[in-house]
Amino acid sequence: MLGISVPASTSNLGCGFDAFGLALNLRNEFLVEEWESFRVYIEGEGEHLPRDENNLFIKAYLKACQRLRVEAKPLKVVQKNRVPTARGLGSSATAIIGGITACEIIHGKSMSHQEKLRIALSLEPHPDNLTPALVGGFVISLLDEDKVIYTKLDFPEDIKLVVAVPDFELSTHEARKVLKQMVSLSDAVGNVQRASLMIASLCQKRYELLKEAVKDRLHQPHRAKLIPGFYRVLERAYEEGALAVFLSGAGPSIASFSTENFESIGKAMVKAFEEEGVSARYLVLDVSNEGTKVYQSFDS
Ligand SMILES: Nc1ncnc2c1ncn2[C@@H]1O[C@H](COP(=O)(O)OP(=O)(O)OP(=O)(O)O)[C@@H](O)[C@H]1O
Ligand SMILES: N[C@@H](CCO)C(=O)O
Repeated sequence: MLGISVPASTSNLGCGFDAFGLALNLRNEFLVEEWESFRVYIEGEGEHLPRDENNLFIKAYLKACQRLRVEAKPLKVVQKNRVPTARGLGSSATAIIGGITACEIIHGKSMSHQEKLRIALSLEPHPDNLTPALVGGFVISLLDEDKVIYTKLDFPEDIKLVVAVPDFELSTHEARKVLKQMVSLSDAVGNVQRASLMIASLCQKRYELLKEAVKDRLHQPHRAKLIPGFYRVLERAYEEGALAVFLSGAGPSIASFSTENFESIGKAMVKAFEEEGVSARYLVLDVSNEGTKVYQSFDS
């Protein structure tokens, strides 16, 4: 079978709303072969996901076939899902980029990153998880009409991400509904200043600046009310030595940057969630510099 491996991602990083994204070394694998009809088998995360053409991987595959003007060949897809769904870790981006890549390989049509992103954006209208899922690493993306302008920066190798994943789903759609369409000049300026500071602190390894840089006024204050214990989790992670703590994507997971104390930070974040009556687990992850990979799989 054809194997497609796509990384999870965390986006926003607090101050970089809809712009910053980091690919992580946690991957969904999609094993694909031509079949008589569309069939999806799911292992691991996302037991509830659709097993037919309504599965997002198949929707992305069909959308790409339509754009390429090729007749879609039905597929059997085995999803080996390691990325928790609807937790702000870019699971939907893995399915979208995976499905588009399947179309490219199955039909022998090569597409540029830009073409793939354009198709992907028709299914998820913000590029900050899609771009790192495709190209890997620390990516800054913006949308200019339907074109994604992006660049990849080196991310410090000594920083790991400790991510607390609560046991409830929050769809990006719901988490965007609580945002304000109009923001004050001082809030907008505050985020521009801090996003710039975050890039500088990461590039210059001025980690003592990250705690200030990560603060955000555009989305986290509104989303905090959807996440029991949000501020308590932040506080506990800082007490254990985290450098910066922020909502992962649209949430509900909360991620932190740190260079040490990974296990104690993770345990403290989980305990803080539990004190609010929410069970949770934590993951210690590195940034993955590799984006989507295609390989020959002998599994099924
Ligand atoms: N691995 C997957 N395979 C197929 N469909 C998926 C997968 N993961 C998510 N989806 C679909 O994407 C929809 C939207 O997911 P959503 O964007 O809310 O969450 P997410 O991608 O897990 O996290 P986020 O985008 O917040 O980082 C889900 O309802 C689900 O149908
Ligand atoms: N930037 C997006 C990430 C979710 O895909 C948001 O915060 O809504």
